[in-house]
Amino acid sequence: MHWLLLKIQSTEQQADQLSDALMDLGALSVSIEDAHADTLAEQAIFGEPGDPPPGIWQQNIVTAMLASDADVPALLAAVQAELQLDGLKYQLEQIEEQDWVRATQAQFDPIRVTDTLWIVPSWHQAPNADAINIVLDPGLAFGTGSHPTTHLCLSWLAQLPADLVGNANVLDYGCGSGILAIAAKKLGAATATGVDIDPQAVISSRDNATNNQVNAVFYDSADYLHGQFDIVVANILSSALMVLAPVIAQSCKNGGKVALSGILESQQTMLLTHYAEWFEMDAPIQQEGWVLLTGTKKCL
Ligand SMILES: C[S@@+](CC[C@H](N)C(=O)[O-])C[C@H]1O[C@@H](n2cnc3c(N)ncnc32)[C@H](O)[C@@H]1O
Repeated sequence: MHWLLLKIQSTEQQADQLSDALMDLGALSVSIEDAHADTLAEQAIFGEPGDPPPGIWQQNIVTAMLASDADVPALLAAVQAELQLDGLKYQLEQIEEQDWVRATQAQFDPIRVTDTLWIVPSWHQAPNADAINIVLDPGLAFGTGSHPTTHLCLSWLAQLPADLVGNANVLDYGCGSGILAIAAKKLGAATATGVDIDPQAVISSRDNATNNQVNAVFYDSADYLHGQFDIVVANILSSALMVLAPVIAQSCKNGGKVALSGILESQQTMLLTHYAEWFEMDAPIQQEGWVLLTGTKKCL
């Protein structure tokens, strides 16, 4: 029994589309690696004399796990036709059954948020033992730290003044894996609360908090929320952020901070205008086409 591991070189802009196309065409799983994180590994895979240096167009590696009988040439042709790409650079590897765990784990490296905040899969040594290390394995809920929307929230939390996050009551609205609530608590928050409409996310969040020896509470409905919070972080899609704006505003104390993520550049003006009803909004922070909007709750 074996699988095929297909690694395709991609620009950052095309990686998501490529990933979607591979899943549509029957890939068993797909992951996107930010090749900035490990340009040496990338060169080892794709580098050839005369190639442009990494970082110019070799931005991402999209890795797909395929069934052993997958028709790879047909799949590549279909991907190229769908995305109107020419000459994809790829590498194909056969993975034996006993290598499955290793192959999957090899796709997830520690993620540096700041020098002092890292997300570390449980099978890795922490690169900086003195840092705040959140132990998190990819699971059923969104939020490993690799996605720009999560990364933006984590960086923002990590860079808040210590006297602001310290002793704050933090709400993670749309907690997924619980990563933001766990980070907030590890950064010194007095309390961390998460809420998610997906019951599996709540289970994952509780498990992850336990694994990190963090005391945080997670609910599957906002109905359980009482009182107001000093900091509200919500990494949900912009359509949900639009609908939830009054609830998010109501959950935040006057003078409290909000961080909104999951927003594309093209959507930021709509969100900024809407949230300006309740918050003094800051300049947007951008990463890879995604935008983080932050603000301070007005005393209305
Ligand atoms: C993009 S994930 C974010 C997970 C994590 N907070 C992070 O930053 O990586 C969005 C999460 O919001 C949840 N969600 C979507 N709509 C929601 C709603 N109306 N109320 C609460 N949670 C919601 C989803 O189930 C999902 O787990």
